[in-house]
Amino acid sequence: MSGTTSIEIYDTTLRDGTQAEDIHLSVEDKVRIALKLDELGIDFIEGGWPGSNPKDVQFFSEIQSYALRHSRIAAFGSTHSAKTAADDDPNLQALVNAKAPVVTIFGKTWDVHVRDALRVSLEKNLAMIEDSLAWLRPRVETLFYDAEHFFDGFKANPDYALETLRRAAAGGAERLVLCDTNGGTLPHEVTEIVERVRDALGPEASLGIHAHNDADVAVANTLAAVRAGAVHVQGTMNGFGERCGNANLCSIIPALVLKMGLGCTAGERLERLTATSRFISEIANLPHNKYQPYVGASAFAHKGGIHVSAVQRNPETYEHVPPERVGNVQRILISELAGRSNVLAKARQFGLDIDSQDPAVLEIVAQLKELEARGFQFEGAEASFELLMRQAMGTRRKYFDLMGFRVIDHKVREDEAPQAEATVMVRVGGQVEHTAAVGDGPVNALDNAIRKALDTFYPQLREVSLLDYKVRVLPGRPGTGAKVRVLIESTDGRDKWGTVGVSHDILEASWQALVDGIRYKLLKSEHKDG
Ligand SMILES: CC(=O)SCCNC(=O)CCNC(=O)[C@H](O)C(C)(C)COP(=O)(O)OP(=O)(O)OC[C@H]1O[C@@H](n2cnc3c(N)ncnc32)[C@H](O)[C@@H]1OP(=O)(O)O
Ligand SMILES: CC(=O)C(=O)O
Repeated sequence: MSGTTSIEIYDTTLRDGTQAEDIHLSVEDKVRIALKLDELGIDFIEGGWPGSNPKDVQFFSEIQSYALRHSRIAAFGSTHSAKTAADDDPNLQALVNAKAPVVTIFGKTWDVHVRDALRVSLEKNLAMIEDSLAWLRPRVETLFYDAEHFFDGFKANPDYALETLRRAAAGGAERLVLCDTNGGTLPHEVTEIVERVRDALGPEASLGIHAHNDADVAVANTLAAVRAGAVHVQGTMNGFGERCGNANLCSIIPALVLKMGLGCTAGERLERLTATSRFISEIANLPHNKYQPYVGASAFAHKGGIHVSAVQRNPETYEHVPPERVGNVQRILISELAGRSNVLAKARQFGLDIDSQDPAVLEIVAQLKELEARGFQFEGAEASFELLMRQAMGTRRKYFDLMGFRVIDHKVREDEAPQAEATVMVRVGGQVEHTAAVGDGPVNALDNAIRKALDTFYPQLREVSLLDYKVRVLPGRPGTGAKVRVLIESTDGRDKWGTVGVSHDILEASWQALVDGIRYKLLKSEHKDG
């Protein structure tokens, strides 16, 4: 295979991706995703099934008003119904009405499906495939055929499976896309079957692959098919799709380009991959999978001290590709598995000037391990870790001292919500401030009271709001006597930062995390002003 071989990338996030549980996209969502995929350089974007629902019809209508730079939109559907001729089939008519430059239809390969799902004869199915494509051929610019269940069909009856492809080609299909619809085929089987198809159909057959991930090998199957001669790859962003999902284009595209020496337009804009992947999760309203290869937040996150030491000397030691090639970044994590290298890397990230031989480095490592053993966790609480580092280095300001707090949760009737009130006493410089505040629950009351107490001294705290508050019960003592870890995410509208607190008392744990959040903001303001 030459280094310049180009592979067509066909994205079906908007069609097969929406067949995933929990994924629902509005027309506006679909348009926004299509525009992003176009920016990435995806060759074909399958927008939906116009014969299925009005929303998909509307998508095909709306997308016509956008001038896409590179991508071509594909409409998806099936061969005509067994009960109608192609000429009278509303599904085929809807595909033409969609006015998409590309139409892809799927047909049955597996005799089990022909018998039990379609309930027609094998010959009738062949006629449905050829007639549907032949009917569409003069009416659309580009025509592809998805051979549903191709691998299962081939294993059961290779001659019949091959005949379905011949009839699709006779009908005018430009690509014959071999689908592993049930996702149970393994890579060595894909290699063998694609090679046999190529031998049987000859070099003029242009083959594609569409793999599902039920055996967790959809990406491997796709790459195996490409090695065996497929030139067209179907998949979805983030692997979204029916059941366990589709082949993940976020892994396939970099593998083709960075590892197999192949070309594709999206490969020329690979540095957009991570942002596109995260954007699509956001629009789908799903958390982005941090463990996703190439594009996940953890894909280049180093935790073990040995790893961190080595990647700083040479990133290749623990990174299979440079993260920036796919628009991702290297991250160094802080945990009980850290060594001096993690601490020094974090110091650089925080802009702290600390020498590798400074005894404070070892003190920080020791404190980190001790605190993690007590239940603290700093991976999501880097602001607390920066404060800890500054304390060890002797450069931390406290800004205020707590003289005490008291929280009252007052419930007077069984059918009424309790009322929470907190009082806080703090000293700022020589001044003592004593304030009270109510809140929606005791933690909120405490948060309100401390902000109120500090308001005249540090008005910049008005910019701060809490984005997230998480409580995790830690293993150890059972039941309500267990320790809890509170993680708080705060923002001032520009930056976000995480802080942590641990205690047997949920209010004390919350207090620690809240106060770290406040002190971090004050530190940030001081540095900005300074
Ligand atoms: C492998 C894949 O992912 S294919 C894509 C699957 N995606 C979807 O199904 C989502 C969109 N689907 C839909 O909106 C609906 O299923 C529709 C509009 C397509 C069809 O709806 P309905 O007519 O109510 O049928 P239903 O959903 O029960 O599907 C079964 C029908 O499809 C027919 N069918 C299935 N595959 C094919 C095919 N390749 N060619 C022709 N007909 C087919 C079956 O024979 C059956 O028809 P019958 O009841 O007349 O025997
Ligand atoms: C066409 C398709 O989505 C499949 O066979 O899985």
